[in-house]
Amino acid sequence: MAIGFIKKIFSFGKGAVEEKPAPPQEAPEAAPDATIPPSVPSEDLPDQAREPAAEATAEDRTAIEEAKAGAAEIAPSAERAANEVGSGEVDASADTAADESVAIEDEIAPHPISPPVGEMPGRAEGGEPPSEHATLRDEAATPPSVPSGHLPHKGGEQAVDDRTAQEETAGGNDLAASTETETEAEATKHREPETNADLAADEAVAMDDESAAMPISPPVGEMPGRAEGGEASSDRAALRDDAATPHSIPSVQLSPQDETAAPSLPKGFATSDKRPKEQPPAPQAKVNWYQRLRRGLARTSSQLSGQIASLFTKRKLDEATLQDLEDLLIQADLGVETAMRITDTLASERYGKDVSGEDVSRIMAGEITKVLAPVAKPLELDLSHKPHVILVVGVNGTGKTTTIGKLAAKLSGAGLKVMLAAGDTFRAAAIEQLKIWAERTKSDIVSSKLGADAAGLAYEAFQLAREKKSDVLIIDTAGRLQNKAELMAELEKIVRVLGKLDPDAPHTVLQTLDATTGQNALQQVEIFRNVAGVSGLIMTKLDGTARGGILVAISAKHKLPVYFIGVGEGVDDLEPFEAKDFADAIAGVAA
Ligand SMILES: Nc1nc2c(ncn2[C@@H]2O[C@H](COP(=O)(O)OP(=O)(O)OP(=O)(O)O)[C@@H](O)[C@H]2O)c(=O)[nH]1
Repeated sequence: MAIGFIKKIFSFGKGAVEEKPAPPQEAPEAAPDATIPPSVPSEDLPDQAREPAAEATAEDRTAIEEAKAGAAEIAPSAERAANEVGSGEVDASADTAADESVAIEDEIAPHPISPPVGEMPGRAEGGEPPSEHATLRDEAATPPSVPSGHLPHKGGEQAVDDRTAQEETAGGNDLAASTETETEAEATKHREPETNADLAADEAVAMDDESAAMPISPPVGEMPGRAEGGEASSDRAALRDDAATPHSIPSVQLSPQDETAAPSLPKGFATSDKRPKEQPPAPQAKVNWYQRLRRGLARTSSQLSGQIASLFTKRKLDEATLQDLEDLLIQADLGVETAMRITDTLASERYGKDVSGEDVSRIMAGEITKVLAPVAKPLELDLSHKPHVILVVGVNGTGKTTTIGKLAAKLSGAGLKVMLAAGDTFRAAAIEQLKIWAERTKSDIVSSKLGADAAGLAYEAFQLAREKKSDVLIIDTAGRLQNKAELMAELEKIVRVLGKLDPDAPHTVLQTLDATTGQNALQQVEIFRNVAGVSGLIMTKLDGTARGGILVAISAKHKLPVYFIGVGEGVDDLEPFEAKDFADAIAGVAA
């Protein structure tokens, strides 16, 4: 349980981490792929140029994801530490976790500004002329644009020249005549044939010249290989540089090929878009407690309904059929008494007549409701006691601690002052578990160390709750098998000690029953009732593969109130017990 609860708590940290906006530098990396000036023969440029860039981008993204995942894990452990050592330490570790996470992101985020001279291969003055790959990668990693007047001549310019030479060799005459003095119109004349991408790039240049503000323009001299002589840069270089800059991306998206822009067609034309539309995510159907109850009891009900249906196929109701039905009902844990009630009612209504499986289910639901209705009672709190003491008992793992948490949430949510006592001194995890519930439900908590005397702790908690004027004190106890005499004697002692402070205490003794248990639950109630004076029941895990029939048998035999049912591990998964809902679910009758 503790694990399940802890998971729930830390999803916030994770969510919070997950919600961190993606580093804005990712977009500029992708841009060059889309905007590399295309006049280089297509078989040369894209395969060589894009692949390394794409790899780098994918690696970066992976690194970012990993860093985020790491950060998400750090935060929960910090919070978990909070539960153990107090808030001061938590804050510190949480801060550390946050710092680490920031640090990780800083490391992996692409740097928005060009690295200093010397750190950028092939761009330092006098550096080795880079390969074409390296050149393209460099450009992709250089987010800021530089006005065309500041474009390079040295170092990095070498790369441009290299590529220009290659392009010319490949038969492209497009850039041969591009010089700083050539106008855009003149350049256009030389471009034959001209590609769409050229045009798009030209548009980008034109738009950028007119309106786009340069995000970052490093001063001359800070751009390796671009310092002096920038005036003499070629149009080609200007084009490519613009294309590689973030601000040129919108231009590309606004191109005629942009599928998202709605074209206005002449009269007589219509557009159609056969691409599958993105469907909005279907709303997550929330399974309510009743559906979970039905699901949990489905095994019992479908088994029963199936057997009943086959029993009553083309058969008039006679003595033998009634006997077979009674056996079926007893096997379903409903108990002899309830089984006989059902067969008697059926016989009185339908003896000698045709009977369908639905008839039997309906009568069964009615009779089970009659058995359960008297025990489906609210848990009464006598708030004249300050506190009203609730002792929670039961066999190991039946859900005591979880149920205490759920009860505390309901009570403190209603404005009552609640104190919890960690009387399960056998299990360290149980103490921690209750502390977490106390924190979560804003309840006070009294606990002692592992192995401490549970009765002594209960006594002290009662005194403390009185001093603090708590409305309700809920005492957890260690789980114990009903046949362990020594442990049952300890439980008896707890009750006795509490009675010393108030003869009526404990005012309520709640026993939790695991709905998956079956017949053994009957005996559990029998013994705990005798030893600890159980005054009411809570059946847990009715959302699992429950054998809910046993609750009917217990109710018929012990007539103890059933206050709540547990339908899950969450804080809200405790519902008041409703006889008809439960009976319908077992009989498989629609509500
Ligand atoms: N599905 C489901 N699980 C439950 C429910 N109530 C409790 N549990 C789970 O049952 C397990 C045992 O619950 P605990 O509250 O630790 O039981 P306990 O009786 O205090 O256990 P001990 O201290 O060992 O006796 C945990 O994993 C709980 O999350 C319920 O209504 N539905």
